Amino acid sequence: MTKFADLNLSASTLKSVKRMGFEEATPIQASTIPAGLEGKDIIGQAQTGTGKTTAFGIPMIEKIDMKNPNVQALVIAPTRELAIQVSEELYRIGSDKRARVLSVYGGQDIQRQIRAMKKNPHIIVGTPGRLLDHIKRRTLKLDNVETLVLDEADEMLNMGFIEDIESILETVPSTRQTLLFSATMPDPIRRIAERFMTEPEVIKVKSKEVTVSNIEQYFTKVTEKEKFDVLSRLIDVQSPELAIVFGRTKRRVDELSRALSIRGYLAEGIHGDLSQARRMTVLKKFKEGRIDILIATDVAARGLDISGVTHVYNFDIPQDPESYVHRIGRTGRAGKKGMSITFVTPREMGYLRVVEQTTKKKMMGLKPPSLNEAMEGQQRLALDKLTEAAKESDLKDYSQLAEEFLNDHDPIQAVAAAIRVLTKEPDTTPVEISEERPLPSRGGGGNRGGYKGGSRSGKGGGRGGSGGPRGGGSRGGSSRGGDRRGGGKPQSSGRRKSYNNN
Ligand SMILES: Nc1ncnc2c1ncn2[C@@H]1O[C@H](COP(=O)(O)OP(=O)(O)OP(=O)(O)O)[C@@H](O)[C@H]1O
Ligand SMILES: [Mg+2]
Repeated sequence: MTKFADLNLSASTLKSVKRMGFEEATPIQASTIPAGLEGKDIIGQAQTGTGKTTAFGIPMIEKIDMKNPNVQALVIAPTRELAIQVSEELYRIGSDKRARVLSVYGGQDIQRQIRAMKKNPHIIVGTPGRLLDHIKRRTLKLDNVETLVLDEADEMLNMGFIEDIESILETVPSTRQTLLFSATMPDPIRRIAERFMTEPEVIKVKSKEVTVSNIEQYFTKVTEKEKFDVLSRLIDVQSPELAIVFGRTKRRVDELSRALSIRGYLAEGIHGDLSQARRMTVLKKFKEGRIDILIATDVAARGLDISGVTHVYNFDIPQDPESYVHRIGRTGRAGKKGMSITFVTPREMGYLRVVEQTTKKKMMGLKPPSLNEAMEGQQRLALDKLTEAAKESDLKDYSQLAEEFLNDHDPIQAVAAAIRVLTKEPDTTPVEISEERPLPSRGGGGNRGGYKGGSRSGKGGGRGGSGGPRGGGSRGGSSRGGDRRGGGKPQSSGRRKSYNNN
């Protein structure tokens, strides 16, 4: 195990890292930081949630010359949310050094960004479209850039950003150090990376599996029509602390968030057609636990680091295995435990096998819970609430009434009534979910889908950088739901039930 103190870092960086609560470097950090400090170009691949941001962030910040007021480092990220998140992490790493970090992305007032540019940031984190916009307006000069990072490079390729990235790279001195990071590294991106880089060192954290072992991976076989009821029941039984539900299309995300709200869950969705302000609000609510279910398209959730996500539900199995890896990687981060459940329609079983071939890990079968089991899950949740309340010493004001009640009632009857009142019964209000066409059927073997075309139009997310705000961001009744579902959160995973066929 490598400690940050053994990595020859400056006192200011060490201090910041310590304040962030990091002591030991993760494996990708332990190997990337020294190579990065030597100035090497690096292709870094490591599992989701293993600290790649800090792996490139530390050498980048160490290199910043505080006497030089120019932009010295540039990070390109596929989405706005990711640009913000990465800039926040870089800001924390550079806070004792007082390095100035600015994020720029589409959907935010460009004049405001131009004013911020005038304050001489050392590091810019941005989405491709908006970065190009600034370059063309000459509000961003990159001739002093010494470090360039491509985060989630494969996703930028998927989103058709590659030409934008090429144009940006043309304005950055070729003597720069280039670092490229992702959890998955499909061949096309490797080739492109190598074209832009000089003798890159490939740092791949050795592991048999592409996904981290702290995520329990399940699949459940369902028909398209059953999906929504199965999802509700799973949520009732598993009572996730925070959950992300992935849908294949923007329409799917909208319909799911509406339907979950109607059934009383605190759920909202994000995708690329919503305004930037809306996306930020939803994410903030999710991070603060004011909603506990986030419904998202693939792209909208790329790289997102939200602590406390205990469950990922793939309402629709993703077409490409890389997507799967990134989706389930929103849980089980920084060593925490997580669970993923992938819904597969009978026709899509071939895709499941392709995913398993890529991850080199078999998913376990999970029998969809019955209505009774969902009910039982909710009763247990009610009991948890009761147990929690019973621990409080401050129940004096209630004891008089309790005693009177117990004089007239059998104690078991009394407690049963309390549980019943607290139990939120599984809601079966009919909801409307349009049928999504299943993925074209395919055999178990063959090539890995998804990376043949340059762009993936129609998939959620949209281009993060270019242009102004997208869409209106209004969407019918998403947060209509009542109180926080069940209230009390499961205290341990011990009461989590699994329906394992195997
Ligand atoms: N050395 C460390 N010790 C403890 N926690 C860490 C360490 N390094 C990073 N973290 C935390 O781990 C979490 C995941 O880090 P990060 O987002 O950089 O992962 P990632 O590898 O980029 O994942 P993804 O592939 O999903 O983008 C963050 O909350 C980060 O603050
Ligand atoms: Mg990342």
